Amino acid sequence: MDGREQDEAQSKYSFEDCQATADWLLSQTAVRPLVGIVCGSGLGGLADALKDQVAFNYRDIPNFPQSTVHGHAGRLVFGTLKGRPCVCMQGRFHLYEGYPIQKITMPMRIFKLLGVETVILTNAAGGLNQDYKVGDIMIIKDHLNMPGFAGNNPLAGPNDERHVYVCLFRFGVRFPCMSDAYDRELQQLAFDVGSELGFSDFLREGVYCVLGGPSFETIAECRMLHKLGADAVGMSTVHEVIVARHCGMRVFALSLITNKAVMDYDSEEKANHEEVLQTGKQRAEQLERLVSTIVTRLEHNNNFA
Ligand SMILES: O=P(O)(O)O[C@H]1O[C@H](CO)[C@@H](O)[C@H]1O
Ligand SMILES: Nc1nc2[nH]cnc2c(=O)[nH]1
Repeated sequence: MDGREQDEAQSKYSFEDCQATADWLLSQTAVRPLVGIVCGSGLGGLADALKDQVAFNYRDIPNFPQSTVHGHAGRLVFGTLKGRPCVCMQGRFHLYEGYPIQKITMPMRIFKLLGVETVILTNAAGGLNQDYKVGDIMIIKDHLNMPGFAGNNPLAGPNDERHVYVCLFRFGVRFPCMSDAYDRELQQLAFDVGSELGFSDFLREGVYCVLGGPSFETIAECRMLHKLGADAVGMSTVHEVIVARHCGMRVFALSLITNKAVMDYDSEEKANHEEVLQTGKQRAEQLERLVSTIVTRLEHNNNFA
């Protein structure tokens, strides 16, 4: 995008648009969520764990993008998890759907305006780390932002400083730090909860790499990403993390390793979305228990219970 296109993209998803969407949602439900959850491909069942649900189809929410990918239902679900007020995106947006990067990350700013303090993101990813097995859950400790290297960052464009003055908070500073993107206490909490639930055998930690997609990687690309330090590869999450951190929310993210990245020219394996969704189904219950138990250990203002 050139400068003019970036300005246009930014102005289409402005603070006022986000505020209008948040106000509309707040007028439709009494739930005041402190936790925001994003469901990855085939992982939308997480939202079903919410009690006293108030759900909106994305098409009915002002300014909201539409889900176009199989395995992403396209519903925003409000409710409670063991009494904790939550909002859950049953379906996210990806660069390859053709949306500007500001649009796919707009829900993070809406989360912030709804009062969310902690964001929990899930995704389906290909395993690059040779020790990983299909069905492993990787707690994300860091990321490689490949579209970002090419200048496609959700924070590119004007950083509207008016937010400092018109709100009690602002979306964020021009140059946000990313070395603390993934909250270390929440990572430890996830390991503790995973161990209590008996999940240690399939719980890992690692580095997630985002690519633009929608084509899966070549063998040479997988080898390169692995050499660069990535343990898993996908097409989402990182843009949302950047925007969530920019506006000061705490972030926890995990990848379900739905398939092994093909690293070998003798391999007969081929990455495909059906396998991704199938693995999601197989681990759905454990993933839901892990996330909901983590949520129940969060206190308001991001303290732990
Ligand atoms: O990252 P999520 O939304 O889980 O989806 C992942 O699964 C799809 C590929 O099967 C891609 O969209 C990839 O990013
Ligand atoms: N880019 C990418 N995304 C995925 N999502 C689930 N599996 C994969 C994969 O192997 N590669």
